Amino acid sequence: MSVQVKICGLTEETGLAACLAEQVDWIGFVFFARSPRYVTPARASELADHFADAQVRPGCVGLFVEPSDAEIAAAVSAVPLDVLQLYTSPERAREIKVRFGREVWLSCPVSAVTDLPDSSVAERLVIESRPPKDSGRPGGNGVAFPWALTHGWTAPVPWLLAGGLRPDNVARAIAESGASAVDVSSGVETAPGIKDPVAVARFVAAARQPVCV
Ligand SMILES: O=C(O)c1ccccc1N[C@@H]1O[C@H](COP(=O)(O)O)[C@@H](O)[C@H]1O
Repeated sequence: MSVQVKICGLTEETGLAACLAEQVDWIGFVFFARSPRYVTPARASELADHFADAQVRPGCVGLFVEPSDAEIAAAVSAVPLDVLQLYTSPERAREIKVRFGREVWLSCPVSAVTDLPDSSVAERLVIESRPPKDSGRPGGNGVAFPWALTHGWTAPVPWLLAGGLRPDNVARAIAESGASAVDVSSGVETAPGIKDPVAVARFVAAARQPVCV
């Protein structure tokens, strides 16, 4: 089965069109106001209208950082979100899952094998690098972790590899980590939130045809 791809942090039509053309598995909207990729629910709704009538459409992921219920409610009432991707504790993720009845993905920052969980309240985990100290946001920093950390890990649920992926390193990242799904934001951009259609196409092609190492 080919590796699944999520492109995160869409803010404008050209990037979205590239994702639709490449038939990516998921696109993500960032509902975290301190991100340069932040979109309001109204803007995400406008963008999602472009694939509302499509027969085959990507899964629509809303990304939240320590959200209040009100923030999530505003997003899910405006945007057809299939998945809530959360940066929060497992306890809060469980609460959100029950309250909103949506698929939940939980971010899991790692820097050592011991950080890899053996259980999960979420349907998927996003295994990613820890943010630099001065970043101001927990993801979208273009920083990778040593991919071999996850090699041979028995994951409790399906997972995505994220952090510092680019068209020129994603095949190696998949081979070294054993990931079957990948998530990228800054590695396919010309500026934060502005996806480069050529980079999106190169990333998807490389992810779906990984090399062996
Ligand atoms: O993209 C953001 O601005 C962002 C903000 C807050 C939390 C997460 C964010 N992005 C996610 O971070 C990872 C890796 O991003 P990158 O490829 O290294 O730029 C990915 O899951 C994004 O969805």
